[in-house]
Amino acid sequence: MSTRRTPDGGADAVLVVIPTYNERDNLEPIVRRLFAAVPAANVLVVDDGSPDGTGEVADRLAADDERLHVLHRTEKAGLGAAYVAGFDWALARDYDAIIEMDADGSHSPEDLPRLIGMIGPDGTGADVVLGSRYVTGGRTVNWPWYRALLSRGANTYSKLALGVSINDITSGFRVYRREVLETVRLHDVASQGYCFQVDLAWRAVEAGFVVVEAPITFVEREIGNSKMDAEVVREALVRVTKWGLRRRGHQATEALRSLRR
Ligand SMILES: Nc1nc2c(ncn2[C@@H]2O[C@H](COP(=O)(O)OP(=O)(O)O[C@H]3O[C@H](CO)[C@@H](O)[C@H](O)[C@@H]3O)[C@@H](O)[C@H]2O)c(=O)[nH]1
Repeated sequence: MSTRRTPDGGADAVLVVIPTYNERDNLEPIVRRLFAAVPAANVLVVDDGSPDGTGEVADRLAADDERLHVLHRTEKAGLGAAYVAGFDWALARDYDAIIEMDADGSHSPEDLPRLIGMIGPDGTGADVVLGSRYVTGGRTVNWPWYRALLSRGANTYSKLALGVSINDITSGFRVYRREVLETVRLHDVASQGYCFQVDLAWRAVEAGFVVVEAPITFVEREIGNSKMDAEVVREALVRVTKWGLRRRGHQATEALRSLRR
């Protein structure tokens, strides 16, 4: 059981889950920045057997800092599966707020005190805080035009299909109150790629949790490569379409029922 600490933000014990696949040169700088920004946080690196030795870098850092933990998985099984494993690890311990953050520097750890503060007792009453590129004050830096287009398209499509008013539902920088992850039936989540982000945010909305967006600046990585590929896009398209059709089916059934009454 980890020690409960009180970070600068609003929630008590905080865990930042960082999934990694081939992030050897990114990991140490991001972990250092993170502990400088939120010294009381714990970090869990979930590495999928990165061939470039990211797991060994994580182990070396963990040996020097008891706030850092490492979960080694044997093979690359997707972002969604890595996060579910990390969340299971967190829920078996005493964390009140659980955070998703990329390893590559796209997300600024310096934003975390503000994001964490929003879910605390003195915060906005949010259950989930999404770091958003698409609200006033949010932006992207150095993102290739085709990634920006894909991201805008994915968000617009998800918004229309799911009927949610979230602008950046694909964001991978977010804070969950523990109760959200305990409620959303993590083990039913089949999404493996980045549509995991849409899946979880939508589950939180459907379960009645308060999901808010806070502006962030998303900075394109300088080292290494994105793991986004055609399969990630295909999976998101298929799943979001299916959820949207199911939602419309439910709406139609409800409308028919109320006509019969
Ligand atoms: N363990 C593990 N980690 C993974 C895997 N795939 C990706 N990661 C890790 O997940 C993080 C995000 O992956 P990137 O490949 O860098 O993502 P991106 O293309 O920059 O996409 C970002 O923006 C998307 C929204 O536009 C987000 O949906 C996504 O989560 C991410 O924040 C990185 O730390 C990366 O190492 C995997 O299969 N396993």
